[in-house]
Amino acid sequence: MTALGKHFGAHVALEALSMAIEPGEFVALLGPSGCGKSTTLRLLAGFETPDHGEIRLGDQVLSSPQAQVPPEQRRMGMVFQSYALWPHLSVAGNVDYPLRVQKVAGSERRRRVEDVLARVDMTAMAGRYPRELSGGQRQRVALARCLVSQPAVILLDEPLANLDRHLRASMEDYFRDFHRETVTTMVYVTHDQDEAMALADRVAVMQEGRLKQFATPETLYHQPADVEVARFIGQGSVVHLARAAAGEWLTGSDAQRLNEQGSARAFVRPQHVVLGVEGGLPARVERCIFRGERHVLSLRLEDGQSLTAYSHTAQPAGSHTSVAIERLWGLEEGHTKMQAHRDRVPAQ
Ligand SMILES: Nc1ncnc2c1ncn2[C@@H]1O[C@H](COP(=O)(O)OP(=O)(O)OP(=O)(O)O)[C@@H](O)[C@H]1O
Repeated sequence: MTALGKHFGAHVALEALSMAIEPGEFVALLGPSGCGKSTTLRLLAGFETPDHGEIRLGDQVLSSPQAQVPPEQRRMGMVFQSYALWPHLSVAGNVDYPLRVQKVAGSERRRRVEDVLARVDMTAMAGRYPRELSGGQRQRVALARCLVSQPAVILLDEPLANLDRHLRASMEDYFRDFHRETVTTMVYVTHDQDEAMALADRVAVMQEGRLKQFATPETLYHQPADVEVARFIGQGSVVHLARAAAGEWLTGSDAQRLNEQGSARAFVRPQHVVLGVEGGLPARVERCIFRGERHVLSLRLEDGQSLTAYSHTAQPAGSHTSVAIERLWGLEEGHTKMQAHRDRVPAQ
């Protein structure tokens, strides 16, 4: 898609969004509520018309100011958060429905319905009705109904949002395995960064109708384009320095630069804050929250800056420690400059 724009009345939902998705790629659109993820998906599906810009699938132009290919001719299947199953049709009836609409012959329909039900492990439940299924099973039926039309691209709009945590995890595995086996191009909308990072080959981070960064989960995590992406992807703290740092190792006297507060911002992941370092920066524990495998500490440095750190042991609120920062990611400079400093980053 190129320079895609969409407004609703005075509200700009999307602003010049450009993105190239490779065939067979699993892409997640990630961002807070209202950033334009669903609008992007609906534009791809053809349910909305862009104000400007172009959508292509291979060599075919699907959307341009001159022409709009209707949704049913786009070779895209969509899976909705609400499943959108017909309550009066059985599992098999729901999956068969698009083929009936397309007037596919009876024997061919039966074969394809059986095939996709087997693929989503729902053969045994073919005769059940949606109300007799769990959320995860309904979602698999919705996926089967989408697959039966053999789409080139599958669009998924927060497909796991209505499921409990346990079921989400198993459906995540399911989607991942499904993608690995079929290598279908998938565009997956979510506001959950863990889900996006766990599933996607590349993640498009969106904010207020704009694309902030489109990169692999590893790149987003280690080399966020700016402070918003950094904050959105995993935990961490922004520290202000007198001069910009870029993926640097701050130990001993170097760390004192944190005391020379300035306008240059750098990002610190909690796992790069080392506690109890002799000669480190004095810090006070403000909060210590037990999160199962570790404690998450909110620290306050002497100059008032705050840092998040991890600890294997509980550190009582009010206690004192001294910290060193193993690694900082500079957020003020351009990416090129940051890349140039990468050889100075110690191995993780
Ligand atoms: N049909 C519409 N009419 C008016 N405004 C709309 C319409 N559809 C979306 N919007 C607005 O456009 C913006 C982007 O909406 P969109 O649904 O794409 O966001 P989203 O990132 O998918 O959010 P969520 O995660 O909450 O679904 C929002 O401010 C929304 O209110």
